[in-house]
Parts: sequence; C-alpha cells; structure tokens
Amino acid sequence: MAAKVTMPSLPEKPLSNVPLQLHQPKNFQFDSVPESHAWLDLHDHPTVEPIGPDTVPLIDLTDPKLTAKISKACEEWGVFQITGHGIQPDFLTRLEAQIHRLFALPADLKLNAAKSPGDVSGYGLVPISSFFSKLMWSEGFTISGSPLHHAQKLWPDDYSSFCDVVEEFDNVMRQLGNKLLHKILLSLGLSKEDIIRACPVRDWHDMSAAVQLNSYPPCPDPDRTIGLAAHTDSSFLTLLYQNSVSGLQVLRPKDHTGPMRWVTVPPVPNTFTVNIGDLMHVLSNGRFRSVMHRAMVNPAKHRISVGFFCGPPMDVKVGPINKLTGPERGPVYRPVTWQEYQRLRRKLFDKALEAIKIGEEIA
Ligand SMILES: C=C1C[C@]23C[C@@]1(O)CC[C@H]2[C@@]12CCC[C@@](C)(C(=O)O1)[C@H]2[C@@H]3C(=O)O
Ligand SMILES: O=C(O)CCC(=O)C(=O)O
Ligand SMILES: [Fe+2]
Repeated sequence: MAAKVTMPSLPEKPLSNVPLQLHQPKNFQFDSVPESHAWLDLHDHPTVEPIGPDTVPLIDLTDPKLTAKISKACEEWGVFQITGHGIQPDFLTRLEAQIHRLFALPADLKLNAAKSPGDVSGYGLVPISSFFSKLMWSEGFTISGSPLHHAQKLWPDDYSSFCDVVEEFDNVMRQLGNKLLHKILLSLGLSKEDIIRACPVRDWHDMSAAVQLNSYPPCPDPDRTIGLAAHTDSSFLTLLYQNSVSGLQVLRPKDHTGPMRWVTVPPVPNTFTVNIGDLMHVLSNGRFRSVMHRAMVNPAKHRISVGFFCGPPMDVKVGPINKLTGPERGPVYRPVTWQEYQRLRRKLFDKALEAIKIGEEIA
C-alpha cells in the first residue's frame, strides 16, 4: 500500500516567522528524510490505484456531450483531466525545460528571487506551509503578474526564455480557464444569458490568475514525508500540468464502492487536470464541491507540476448565483472577494469555507 498522510496538528511556532534561509534545505541532498521533513500520522486513509470506479474522469473538450460530462465529473469528483485543449505538446516541453532550469539553480541563487514578506510572487515555501510544523518535500515558485522582476534576478543575462514561456502560458491558460469556467456554469444548468448576467469574469483578460511552479525532488524514503499537504484550492478552478511522474492524489468520500480513500491522478501525457476550488463551491452554492488533494513524492524521479489558479477580478465579490438558490435552498455562503477569501485562508486554512457559511448545505 502506498503512503498515507493525515493533517498534522498546528505548529507551536508558525514557519512563516522563521527566515526562509533557515528552512530551505540545500537542494534536498539527503540520504534519509531529516526530522524537519518527517511527517507523523502519515496513515489516515488508504491510497488506491485509479482503476474501475476510481478512474478519474478523462474528458475530451471536443466531445459533443461535453456539458453533460463536465456536470457529472464536477458533481461526482470535483476533478477531471482534459484532452482536446489545443495546447501544443511542444509548448509543454518548453515549459517543463524552463521549470527544470529554474529549480536546478543553486539554492543561494534561487534565494535571490525569494518571496519577500507579504508578497505573493517569488521562490519559497507554499503559503499553506505556515500551518504545519513539518516541512514539505518540495520547492515552489509563485508568479502573480509579470515574472520579469524575479527572472532578472535569477538570470541577469538570459531571463527572456523563461519570461516568454511563462507569459505565453499565462495567456493560453487564461483562455482555456475562461472556456472551462463557462462550460462549468453551463453544466450547472445555466443558460448563456444567465452566464452573461451572473459570471464574475466577463472575458479572459478580466480573470485574476496566479501560476504556481512546484518541484518535488526524488526522496530516499517517500513514505515518511509529503510533497504538498492535503488542501483545497481557493480558486474557481485550477488547471494543473504534471510531468510524467505520478504524485497527485484526490480524496474520495466513503461511498458504495469503498471507504474514504486517496486516488492517484495519473500523469496522462498532454493533459491538464482541472479541479474545483472553494470559490466555485461558493458560486455553485455547494453543488460543485472543492476537492481535497495532495502531492506525494517519488523515490527515484524528480516530479514537477504547474498550477494555474483562475479566479474572479480581485475586487469582485463572489456569492452563490441567484438562479442556483431557491426556497428550499437559500444561499449557503456569503459573498466574498478572492482577496478577502485568501486572507481568511491565511488565518483559518481549511476552516475558511465554513467561516463564510450562512446556510445549510444539502449533503
Ligand atoms: C492565487 C493563489 C492560490 C494560492 C495562493 C495564491 O496567492 C498563489 C499560490 C497558490 C497556492 C499554490 C499551492 C497550494 C495553495 C493552497 C497555496 O498554499 O498556495 C494555493 C493557494 C490557494 O489556492 O489559495
Ligand atoms: O503537484 C501537484 O500535483 C499538486 C499541486 C497543487 O495542488 C497546487 O499547486 O495547488
Ligand atoms: Fe492545489
């Protein structure tokens, strides 16, 4: 059976108070997992292979039955993989190469692009790290807006190959994210007119977005640590590209096919994994639930992934769409902006959704 993880208890001292240099391991050159990265209580639910009823839905975006397939996947899983998205394999190869180039830099050079306190962008620990007493077996680089400032610090003489790929990625993913957002709203039974009226994102230029580059070095003892702790994303939806190394898992509820379990989302070449985030959970009034997921590490292979987080313009409040509420089911959540919600998450982590609840969800 593969590794299993439970959420560890809150640390006595949040890691965000510790200078980055002190907890940034030297490119993970360890023969064993040090105590700083050894997670206790790693075994909560079993991990199962993605077969039979545990096969993550794979949806071709050119399928004539697209809306129905998305509806079923969002309702039953909160996650699906997509083909037929039109993004060229060559481009994904270029993207992967630049991510490897970034994380292969010496640790002291990467720290030149470290996230400054209070900043979203830069190299360092993922924001949720501050909720855990143990470190995750990963490095991250968050990009919100232009990557230029940080890329110039990393490669003063050759930053454009990185910036070009990241900017093109931002561009194509905004368009793909916007298309998926509309398909997801259609799959909730809304008409095109309803969507024009209710969708917080008018067009793809309008969307707020962030890119998260994740690196998971090979680990000598993968069952003792975790790459990225279990979480939901705060976005409307997240599009994730993973290289050929498996690691992403989603939590499935107890149902007639088995107990609560972690299901691996296999790396299918040239696909993206789409997952429902907390703000879509709110917008759909709880019909499409955000999905709990985590990343495991591999004993021999370096895993990388890139998340593209799609959300509403920062100043737009998102609440349940009127048409999705009614006499039997009033609005379950109060409206929030993405900014306000992210602030709540930084304080409350996995209790943030509960904190904006104003009604009862249907089980
Ligand atoms: C827009 C964002 C989503 C994110 C916080 C951020 O400002 C940029 C990083 C994103 C990320 C990536 C790893 C998991 C996650 C929970 C985290 O800690 O940082 C997500 C955040 C999120 O979904 O709120
Ligand atoms: O690396 C992965 O597969 C998961 C990454 C993720 O969940 C995130 O960046 O939010
Ligand atoms: Fe995530």
